[in-house]
Amino acid sequence: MSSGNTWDTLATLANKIQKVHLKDLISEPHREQYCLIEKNGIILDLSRQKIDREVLKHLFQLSTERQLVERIKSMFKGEQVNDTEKRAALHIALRAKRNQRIEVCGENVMVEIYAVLDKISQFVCRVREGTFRGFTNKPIKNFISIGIGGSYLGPEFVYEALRSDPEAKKAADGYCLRFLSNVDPVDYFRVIQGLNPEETLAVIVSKSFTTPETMRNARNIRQWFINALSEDSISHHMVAVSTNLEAVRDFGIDPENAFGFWDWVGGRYSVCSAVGILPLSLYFGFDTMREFLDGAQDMDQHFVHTPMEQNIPLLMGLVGVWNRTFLGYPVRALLPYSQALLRFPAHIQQVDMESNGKSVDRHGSVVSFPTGPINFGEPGTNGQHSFYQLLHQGKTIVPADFIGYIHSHQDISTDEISAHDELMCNLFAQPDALALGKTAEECRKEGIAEYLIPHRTFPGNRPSTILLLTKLNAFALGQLLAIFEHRTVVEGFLWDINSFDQWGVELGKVLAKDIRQQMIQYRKKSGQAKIALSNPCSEKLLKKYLDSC
Ligand SMILES: O=P(O)(O)OC[C@H]1O[C@](O)(CO)[C@@H](O)[C@@H]1O
Repeated sequence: MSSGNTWDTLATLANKIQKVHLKDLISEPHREQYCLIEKNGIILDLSRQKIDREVLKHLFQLSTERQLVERIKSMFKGEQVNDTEKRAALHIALRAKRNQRIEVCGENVMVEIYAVLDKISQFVCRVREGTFRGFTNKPIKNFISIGIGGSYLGPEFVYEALRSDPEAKKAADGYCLRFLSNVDPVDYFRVIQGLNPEETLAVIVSKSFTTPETMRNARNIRQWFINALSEDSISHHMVAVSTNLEAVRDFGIDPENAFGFWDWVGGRYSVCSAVGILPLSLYFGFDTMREFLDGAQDMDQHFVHTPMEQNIPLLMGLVGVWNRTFLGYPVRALLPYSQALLRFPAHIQQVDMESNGKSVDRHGSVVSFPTGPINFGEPGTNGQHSFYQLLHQGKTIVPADFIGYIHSHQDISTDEISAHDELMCNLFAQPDALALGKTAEECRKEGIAEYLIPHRTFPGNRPSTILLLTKLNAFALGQLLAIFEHRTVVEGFLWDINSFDQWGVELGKVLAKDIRQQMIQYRKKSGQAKIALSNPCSEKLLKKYLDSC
């Protein structure tokens, strides 16, 4: 990639800007002209990032040299952007309009996408109207979504985000949705607690339909139905979402009750496929989920058509690369000031870290600069009473993304300001506290005792972004999801890594499979089989476990 000069210039600018405190950057006249973007009902405030016009100009230059816009367009066109798996990455097609034409290898994928969406909407109607019933003819009221990773985190985050939205809540009245992900039996027992199998439908969600955790949980739930009902009850109580429809059939699921998707949808980018839309529509109704898809599509259109200077996900991606690679910040925090978004950080953690946690570029060469950061987060204000101490005074600078809403799902106005206002005071305070800090001089003016001054000083100079949205409904949630998916993709394209594969999860899976085999032998032979692992400490630990239980 021929961006040596720009890269070097950015490195020089990074050194220069690190000598300027954020409080001085923030007071730059007219900073809002390029740091405050208002588009599609969303305000993006980058004024507390360690950027200036010069930095942005060179980040745009780097994007041009790295053909960022062309690569985004090639992703949207269904070209093979996932080089190692020789696939497209077409999650944007999942939310495109029926009349759009998007091709993979000459086939218009919109036809298949809408065939599945129509099948979901009809099935959801049958379940919710009570024409699809349980084995004992009882209407279905409870749904268990069984899946892990991308087949779980996205749907769960959407469920949590919408279950207090007045409109979505109305549609979900009388239903219950739970998620079974961990192979830990404790998760299974918690999920089935209090559920009547006669009124329960399980959705097995697995792209591969081979993931051991999911298949084990699916077998356990199948047995739960068989024990409570009958061997013949499964077609009334289990459906599946997968790309591996043969394995779904072999499991005993009626092909009529199988909902497909495609290898060009990455697991962590799959919430807009049947992976999310089936279980969430069963719970919220199909119309709510269509609005969610429309919101994601709205942001897709913004992303692909808006110039760089006004493009929300693209700017966030540029700032992400700037913070990680040029300023060297290894971690970033995602801090939604919205309890409904409590599982959003966990979802974005997978989207981002499974996508960009890579050390080689897409051609297989080791990259010489830092790539994907560690992502973590919690809703504010809870985080403030937990890890914000480190954000404000710790040795590691953690750029933070704050998310807030103008209107809340619910509010209480018994005080001078409402409970939502109370929450938002915190959202507006924290970014400034992080950026501006508090000097020893300011502490002294407040009369703080001299021995406490070092403890009560805040260095400030800690960057953050604010995203302010109007309200958290299904449409806006789709927009939010797409912003963060595209941010990750922008960063991956600029680093020239493949954000769509995940080979790094393989090795542990292979070792677990080997240990499983050895465990079976050991148990069968009542502890007389040999345990052979790669090293004596691992062998000893496993033997200790096996001999103690
Ligand atoms: O949907 P599947 O095939 O069960 O996979 C679940 C998850 O496992 C992973 O492959 C990682 O282990 C994820 O990428 C994926 O979302």
